[in-house]
Amino acid sequence: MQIEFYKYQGTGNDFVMIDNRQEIFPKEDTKLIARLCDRRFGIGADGLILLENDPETDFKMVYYNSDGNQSSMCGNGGRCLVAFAKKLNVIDDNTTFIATDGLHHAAVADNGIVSLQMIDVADVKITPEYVFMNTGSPHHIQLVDDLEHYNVKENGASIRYGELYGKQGSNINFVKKIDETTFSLRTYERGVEDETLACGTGATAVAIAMNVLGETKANSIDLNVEGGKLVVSFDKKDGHFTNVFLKGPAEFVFKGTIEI
Ligand SMILES: N[C@@H](CCC[C@H](N)C(=O)O)C(=O)O
Repeated sequence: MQIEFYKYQGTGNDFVMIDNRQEIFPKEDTKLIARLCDRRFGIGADGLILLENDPETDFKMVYYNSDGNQSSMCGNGGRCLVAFAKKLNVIDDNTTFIATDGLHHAAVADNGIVSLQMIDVADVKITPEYVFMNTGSPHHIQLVDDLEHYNVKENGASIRYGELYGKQGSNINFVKKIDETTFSLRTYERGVEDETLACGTGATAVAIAMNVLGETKANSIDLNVEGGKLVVSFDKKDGHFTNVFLKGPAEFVFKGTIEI
C-alpha cells in the first residue's frame, strides 16, 4: 500500500506527518514507524505524527518517537502539526486540539510562527545538581560549563538510563546562561536516544527551571537551540506556571508517497 506523507521541521526537530482522518495508517506497527523515521532506510525524522479526527476539538495528535513507540507530548511536533492542519485546511489561524496530555490552544501568525499553549506546571523538583519537571514529557535540566563542547549523547544517555529515572527514563537538557533573558540548551531525547536539534517540551522546562532557580526573573525567555530559536512565556503565581506558551517556526519541508 502507498501512503502520502508530509515532512515538517520546527527548529530542526523533524517529523513525518500523516493525515490519518480516514484511519488508513497501521498505528500498531512499531517496526514500520521506526523504519519511516530511519534516516538511511526511510524518510528520516525524530518522530512521526498522525493527524486524526476528534469529536470535540479540531483534531487529535498521536505522537511516536523515532524508535517507533507512541510517547508523551512533543512541543515542536505539536507546533508542526498545527502548521500541517492549516495546510490541509482543517483549521484557519487559531485552533484547539487534543493530545496525550490534554487540550492545547495554538495560533499561526502571518509569518508562519506557531505559538502553542503547553500544560500548566506546578510540580518542580529542585536539587543542587538538577531540576526535574513534566511539561507534557519528563525533563531533567542541569546547568553545565562549556555547553558547546559538552558530550550530550554520552552524558544524556548515562542520566536517562541511570538510577534516577528507571525504566520510564527522561529527556535530558543541558543549559548555559547567556544573559538575563536568554539561555542556550542542548537536549538528549528519550525515544530518539540521541541529541536532537531542538526539543519544545525541553525548552519549556528549561525556561521554567531557570525562573525557579532564580537565574532569570523574566516571564518571556529566549532559548537558543541547535536548530534555531524558541521563545517560552508564562504567568507565575504561588509557584504555579500557567498560560505557558512555546513559540517558534514550524516549516513544511517536502511531501511524498512511500510504499508500506
Ligand atoms: N521533541 C519533543 C519531545 C518528544 C517526546 C520525547 N522524545 C519523549 O518521549 O519524552 C518536543 O519537541 O517536545
